[in-house]
Amino acid sequence: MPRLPSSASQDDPITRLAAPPPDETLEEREERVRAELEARRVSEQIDDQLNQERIAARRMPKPVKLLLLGQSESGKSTTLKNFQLMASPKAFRTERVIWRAVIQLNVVRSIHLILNAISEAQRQQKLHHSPSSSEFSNAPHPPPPSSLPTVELTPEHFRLKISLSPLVQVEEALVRKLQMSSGHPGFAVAAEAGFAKELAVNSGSGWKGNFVERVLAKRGRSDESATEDEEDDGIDWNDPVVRELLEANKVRLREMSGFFLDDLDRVTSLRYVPSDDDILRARIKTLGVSEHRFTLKSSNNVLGRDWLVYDVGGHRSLRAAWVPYFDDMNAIIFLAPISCFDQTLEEDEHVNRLEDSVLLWKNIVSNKLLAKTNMVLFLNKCDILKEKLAAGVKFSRFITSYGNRANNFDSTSTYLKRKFQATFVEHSPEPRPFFCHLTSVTDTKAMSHILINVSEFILRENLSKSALIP
Ligand SMILES: Nc1nc2c(ncn2[C@@H]2O[C@H](COP(=O)(O)OP(=O)(O)OP(=O)(O)O)[C@@H](O)[C@H]2O)c(=O)[nH]1
Ligand SMILES: [Mg+2]
Repeated sequence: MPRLPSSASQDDPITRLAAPPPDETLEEREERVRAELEARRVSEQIDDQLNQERIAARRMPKPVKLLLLGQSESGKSTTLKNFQLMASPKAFRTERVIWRAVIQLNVVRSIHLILNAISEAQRQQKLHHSPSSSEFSNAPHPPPPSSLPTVELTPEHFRLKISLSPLVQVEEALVRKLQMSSGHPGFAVAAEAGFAKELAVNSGSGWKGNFVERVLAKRGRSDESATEDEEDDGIDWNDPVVRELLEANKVRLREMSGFFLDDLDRVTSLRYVPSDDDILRARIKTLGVSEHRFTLKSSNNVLGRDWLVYDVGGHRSLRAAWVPYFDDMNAIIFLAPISCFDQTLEEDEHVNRLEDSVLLWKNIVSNKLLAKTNMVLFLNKCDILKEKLAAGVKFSRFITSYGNRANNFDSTSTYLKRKFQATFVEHSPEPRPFFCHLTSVTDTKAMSHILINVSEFILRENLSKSALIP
């Protein structure tokens, strides 16, 4: 067999390595060349494929970026839940088990408030009947402080207090486990009003995954060993004395976020599985900024694209963290809870909540970084506003500029819509369309229509802007 001469330069190590063996036969050479050609063909095919993918990625529409803003408890996280329910109902529902514990923690928080009200009344009663004023002094009993009602606690109330107390330990154990599960304080119990506690979550901590794996597994076991007797605590929070005590402590339990005492038997039963509505009503305060990605689809496929929704904490101390997100958003949904015209901020009891919302709206719409961002306004918690007005709470007592207009939903909501619109038109750096919805974001059915409408508005408005053109 003839041997072929090698032409490889023996000086270059790479050429030396790639060079054919010096004693290569003709057949071996043909085989080698064929293998080299095949390898080149495969490599070129891979390059082509990568190029095509790169071009396709460039043609793919960018995700729509949406920022949810508003004061604390305005309904931002609840709006996010509606988006998640719409985009992926199955995934939303697999998280029911987590919300069950959150709802039960919400119940415990309400119970804390009742216990505190009873304890405070007890303390006042003791003071009132203390030996210094009754046994060793001829002076008459001092009148009770004007803020507290002259109610008589019965043995029933003490029984109630004793039966509720163990729940406080349940709360502590659950929260401790939640904090441990995330490795860092993703969950925190925020002090509120000096005595009651609110569950809070640092959104970036991936709390749901950790919680399911490490906490509920254990809790599930302990639940199974519970008896049906333990289920029914027989809590009558509607007891007139308890209600009077709560009022004296300025606690309006029914209006508070995460109120489940009317459904106590159901939400504390062993086999309780939260409904979509329960999940929407569950309350966890947001501490950080979290990003959520999903694809929205609709029958006409107008919405078939990716969305990135950013949920932020609305507490005053957390608002500085919003700014870094301002220059890159396609739209903002701003939530103003209009039912809270008679409430003050948790962070400053001298500031009316509605007034804070109007000022915040003014700051956002006048911000130059957001001059080209589309704004959607949700005048939220309309269901609660309707209830309050129907119960006779006078809007004009708190919003004096309302004058003697009718104290009904149509009139008050129209008044507020005009007020927010006027602020928007006056303070926007550039003309923009005013897009507003009257919402109750806990109403999932109504919200699915509103969110489709809002999403289509955002896409339409942004199509003319290069950011969203494919
Ligand atoms: N009835 C009623 N409850 C609402 C509505 N919107 C929100 N809520 C409830 O109000 C509470 C607060 O809502 P969230 O969505 O947690 O508020 P947030 O704006 O995310 O608050 P932060 O995380 O503190 O900034 C939750 O318990 C909700 O279920 C509404 O329109 N009607
Ligand atoms: Mg939130």
